[in-house]
Amino acid sequence: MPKVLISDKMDPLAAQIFRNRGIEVDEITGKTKDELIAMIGKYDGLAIRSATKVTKDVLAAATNLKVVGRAGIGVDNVDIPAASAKGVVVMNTPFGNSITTAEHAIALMFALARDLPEADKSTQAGKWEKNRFMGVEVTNKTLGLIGAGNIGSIVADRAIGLKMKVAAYDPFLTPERAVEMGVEKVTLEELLARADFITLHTPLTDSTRNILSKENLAKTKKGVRIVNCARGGLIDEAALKEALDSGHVAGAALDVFVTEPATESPLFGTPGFISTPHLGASTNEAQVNVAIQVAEQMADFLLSGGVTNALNMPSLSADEAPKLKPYMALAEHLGGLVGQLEGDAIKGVAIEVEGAAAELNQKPITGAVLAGLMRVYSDTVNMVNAPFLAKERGLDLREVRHDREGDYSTLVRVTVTTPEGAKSVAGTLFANAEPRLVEIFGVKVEADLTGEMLYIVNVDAPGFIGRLGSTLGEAGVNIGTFHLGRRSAGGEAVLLLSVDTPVDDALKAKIAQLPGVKSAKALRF
Ligand SMILES: NC(=O)c1ccc[n+]([C@@H]2O[C@H](COP(=O)([O-])OP(=O)(O)OC[C@H]3O[C@@H](n4cnc5c(N)ncnc54)[C@H](O)[C@@H]3O)[C@@H](O)[C@H]2O)c1
Ligand SMILES: O=C(O)[C@H](O)COP(=O)(O)O
Repeated sequence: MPKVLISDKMDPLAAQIFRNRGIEVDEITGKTKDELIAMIGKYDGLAIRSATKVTKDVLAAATNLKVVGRAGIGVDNVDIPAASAKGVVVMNTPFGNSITTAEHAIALMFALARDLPEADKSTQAGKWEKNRFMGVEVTNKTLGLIGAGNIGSIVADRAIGLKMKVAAYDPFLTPERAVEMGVEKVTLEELLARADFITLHTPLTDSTRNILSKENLAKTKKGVRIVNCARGGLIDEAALKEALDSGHVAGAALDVFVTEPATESPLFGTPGFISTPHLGASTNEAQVNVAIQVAEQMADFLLSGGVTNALNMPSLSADEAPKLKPYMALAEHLGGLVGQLEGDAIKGVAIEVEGAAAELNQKPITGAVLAGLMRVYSDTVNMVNAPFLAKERGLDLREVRHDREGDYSTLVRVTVTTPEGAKSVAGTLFANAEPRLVEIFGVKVEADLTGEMLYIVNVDAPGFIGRLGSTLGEAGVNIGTFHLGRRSAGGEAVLLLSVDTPVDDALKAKIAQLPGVKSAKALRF
């Protein structure tokens, strides 16, 4: 039974879903990095929000971990390259808290427009300072939207409902989408110059870090009010403090900070400054949404291999997963076969599908071929890290889908490019379930690829099989299955044997010396 750790505060529905689906779950929150490292080894899944930092060290200690599920959007607390290298799937719930976060941005915009926190404080202190608080309307004002993705577009929709004009800067926003959203697509310079309010909705990347830098803050309209419900680091906090102090920026509301938890900041106490402790996603509705989604997604993956919303692997629906499972076994075997036979000589891989296989999602088949192929180099290779490792090795990858139907109703072919030329193996499924090798380097065979095997290339001649059988028998190696193929009578033949015990180097050398043997290689599947 798979085991999941929920390491951040999450709606109880997440644990309930795991249990209902037969997954053991521990809810242990607030642990230090070292405590997490000490306990992570026994879990197959880790469900988190933004507090748990899934660092390289945590991943190194996570010997059983298969999936990290983020109940939320931002995954900057997960070292995704390290997770990918280790073969751990990282998934998030990209829409579950979008409305809630957009509403928080709008709430903060209103809080800034009317100085609500200060007015509340003063009133509750018994001061009744009616003349101190003079706000601004949002109607007819320009909202500068930096980032027009899921949350940004909801903010735009709400702002338009409030009769604001929305000017959006997002290099990936198409003119058609801008029209659909009812926003004006502008450059960052235009936005800075024109916006009465600015709201940020981008991830933190190299291109967005300090997008509101000292220089860009200076380009904003005097009296601008700024909201950040996206990520700390989008605004230069020291420059913001200066701009608030000088009065150039009339107000700023931050839900997110460069360092979190933000228990101290030069911004605290600055007039016009409002803060919330990363509450963007904190509503009952959003937390129920993300808890249900993350638990269902992780359970699908752990129980059936379905992949939804993964950041380091192609999607594979829970419906597709059972159909693809035998193909992935076939693909992994074909990859394993060429990997073991050609190893370092492989410079490129082409994966072709035809017949029934061509109607399926090809990405998981490709991932499985690469996993089989790269396993020659490490036992820890899987579908997540194989494409990454293949890229690192500079393998040239090609995927081809054929409409034609050949000799088999379904076929997967793997062709590797080597200095000796292209070499190809192909396999099919019997009864839609049983992987079978049907061609190896141009020779037709029909073989299972399973357990310990021996691959022999020899000259087709009478008496060879008897001599081989005797050699194996004398060494106490029992033959399980025996598959033979040849290019022509008396020409080159290939033999694939499954054996009950591994063939050691000494026995392999003995076989290689039998008359007519061109090569002998032990394989393992
Ligand atoms: N405060 C919170 O609690 C909270 C809650 C949810 C999400 N978030 C954060 O909000 C942010 C936005 O989330 P989303 O779901 O809308 O993401 P999204 O991926 O749907 O949208 C991000 C948008 O940013 C745009 N973008 C990327 N680089 C840009 C650049 N250099 N300049 C301008 N735009 C750029 C992208 O094109 C995209 O449209 C994320 O960082 C997420 O982590 C915060
Ligand atoms: O990216 C997100 O989803 C938000 O930052 C929410 O973070 P939280 O789950 O820690 O509230």
